[in-house]
Amino acid sequence: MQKRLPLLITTGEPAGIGMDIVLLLAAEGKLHDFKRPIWVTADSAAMQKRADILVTAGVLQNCPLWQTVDLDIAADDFLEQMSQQIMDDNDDNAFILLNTPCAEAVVCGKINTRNSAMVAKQLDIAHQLATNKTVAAIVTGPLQKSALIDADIKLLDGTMFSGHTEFFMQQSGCEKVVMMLANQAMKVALVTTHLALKDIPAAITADNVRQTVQIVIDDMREKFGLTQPRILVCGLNPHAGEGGHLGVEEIEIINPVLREFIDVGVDISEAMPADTLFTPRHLANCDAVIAMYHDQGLPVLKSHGFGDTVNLTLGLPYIRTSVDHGTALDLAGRGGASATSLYQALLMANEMADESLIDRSLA
Ligand SMILES: NC(=O)C1=CN([C@@H]2O[C@H](COP(=O)(O)OP(=O)(O)OC[C@H]3O[C@@H](n4cnc5c(N)ncnc54)[C@H](O)[C@@H]3O)[C@@H](O)[C@H]2O)C=CC1
Ligand SMILES: NCC(=O)COP(=O)(O)O
Repeated sequence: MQKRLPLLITTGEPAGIGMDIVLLLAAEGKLHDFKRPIWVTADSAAMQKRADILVTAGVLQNCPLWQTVDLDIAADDFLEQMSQQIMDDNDDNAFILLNTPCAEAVVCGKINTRNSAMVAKQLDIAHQLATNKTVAAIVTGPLQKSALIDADIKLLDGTMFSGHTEFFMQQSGCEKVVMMLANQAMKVALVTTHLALKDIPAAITADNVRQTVQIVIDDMREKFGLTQPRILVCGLNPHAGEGGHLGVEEIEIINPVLREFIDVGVDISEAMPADTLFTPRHLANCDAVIAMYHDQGLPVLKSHGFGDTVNLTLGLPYIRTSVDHGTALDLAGRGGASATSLYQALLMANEMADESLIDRSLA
């Protein structure tokens, strides 16, 4: 029987709950649900310590088992060594841990920027393994953006580190990708991602809006099987500009681009007032909403299912899903962290990988 490619989880910020939520799913046996190997990047000593803390605290009834592999991803024979080291069909192990060592010992809830290079290293590994199709998909745990910025870790183009979305976009050589968050209630895609509010109007260009809409249409077809997705688009300004009295971006930039799509038969609205777009009447007839910026769309979506939402990146050459929450430093090693978003992110990545052509034999 052919083996299915692994799903790779990056645990992200080691002081946060990334390792906790992996351990929670592992202890409940839920990492076996996907019928694929689960690979996890983390510092092996920190993972063992976190498991011990959670067992002692009674959060985990027993410590799950995993296999640690300590290899240099950059080595020419990395894949060969991996296949030699991984114990075949060993269901006792919940996951394979790819050791990504921290510079210093991890303290739950305490950011240490000397460990931020290890967080970036996890993303590098994930990008490489997804690009060469060693893994079927990347599922990212949360990282603390400010820690990477404080550690002076930059994106490929030399600008400030701002998130996984921008990191994978640049590493993949994509000009544009789209952040989408999805739950049972709605799917929301964003024209802009991690920008200060004052910088948003300048980023609402015709090209940016056009590329966003096109990527959403393409990926709704490819990743969600919707041949004619119904899309509603938020304006930038209150009341979608109130006929130009409260801003002109809708008239000058957004609507002309949307009309290009409407004219060729795409089921998409012109710019709508965001305050009434997210009402049941509109959402009932819509497959995806496009919002102009992060805090226009995401608070509405998260109020309908924080913890059950998946963040995914559209337009990448590989599958990347993520949890909807951050590092929750207050919960690391203490219990109280929910692993449902990680589970949903794994489910979505797994379904997308099942639908795609990238699966191939490991053997
Ligand atoms: N995918 C990612 O890498 C993301 C990273 N972040 C980063 O996380 C850091 C902290 O951000 P915050 O705004 O404080 O958001 P946060 O999501 O870490 O925390 C907000 C609140 O939700 C709670 N919470 C978060 N995840 C939870 C879970 N799984 N179960 C139960 N409760 C949970 C926290 O305890 C806190 O009270 C920031 O640096 C931010 O950039 C934020 C969102 C996504
Ligand atoms: N609100 C989503 C978020 O901040 C996560 O962004 P990214 O790290 O997935 O780009």
